[in-house]
Amino acid sequence: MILTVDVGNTRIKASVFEDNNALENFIFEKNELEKKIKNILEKYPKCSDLVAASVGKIEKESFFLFEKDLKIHFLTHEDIFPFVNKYATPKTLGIDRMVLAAGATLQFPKQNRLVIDAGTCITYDFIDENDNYLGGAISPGLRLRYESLHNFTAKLPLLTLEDPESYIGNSTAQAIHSGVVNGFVYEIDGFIDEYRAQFSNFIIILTGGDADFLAKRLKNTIFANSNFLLESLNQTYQYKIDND
Ligand SMILES: Nc1ncnc2c1ncn2[C@@H]1O[C@H](COP(=O)(O)OP(=O)(O)OP(=O)(O)O)[C@@H](O)[C@H]1O
Ligand SMILES: CC(C)(CO)[C@@H](O)C(=O)NCCC(=O)O
Ligand SMILES: [K+]
Repeated sequence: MILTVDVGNTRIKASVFEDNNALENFIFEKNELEKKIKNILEKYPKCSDLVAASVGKIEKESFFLFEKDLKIHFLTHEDIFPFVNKYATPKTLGIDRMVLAAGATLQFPKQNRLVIDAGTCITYDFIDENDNYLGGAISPGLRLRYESLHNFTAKLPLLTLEDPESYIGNSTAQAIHSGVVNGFVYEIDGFIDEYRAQFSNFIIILTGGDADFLAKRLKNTIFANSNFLLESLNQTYQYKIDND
């Protein structure tokens, strides 16, 4: 069994895999890390490896406390990935984006793939049918948009996610919900249309904390897989073991 851990910008997500099946998923805060990992390992003592990818601020030492129980591996840019990285600054490409691109490459061979991760940030990653990672985009995620409007103005309240009544918001609250939610949806539909204009065929993988919310509201029909990053982490690790 393999314990995969995704340290995001906001939260931590983990999943226990037996072969390619996720047995159980966990979401927790950064300050709960040690306690939660301990609980998971008590529940699944057959975990032989822990593989982690982190874009967040985290003490790696917290993981190495468990070194006596299982093998710990932190993915880095030095690991082996199944695509050719064409990013002009490959060393600064987020490790989460590298893992998503690896998962897309391994799960959907020989086709163009667009991965959209709607988390703290929205990231877009495109890997072509020849397994070249081309790049994509980074923009603020849903919650970040609500928070930024409040944090960087004097008058705008901090609202929680709500479906706008119309694109013509007729109050401060409705104007914010329209700007944030419609802006988010229009952005993603717009990007997908742009990729369609250039690439006749590609599959779209939608993941991240807002994936389910988003999938229902897009003009383009896409199925969400909120576990895609953890699945990809498991596959990237298998790939590393097979090819090292
Ligand atoms: N309890 C929660 N805390 C934070 N975000 C939440 C929560 N529940 C739902 N969300 C939604 O999930 C989004 C954040 O996604 P996610 O949880 O994937 O981010 P993350 O843990 O920071 O990971 P990453 O850095 O990989 O994006 C927010 O925009 C928010 O709308
Ligand atoms: C964009 C985020 C914050 C998304 O989690 C992460 O992938 C990251 O820190 N990336 C580094 C910059 C880049 O990917 O080019
Ligand atoms: K993200």
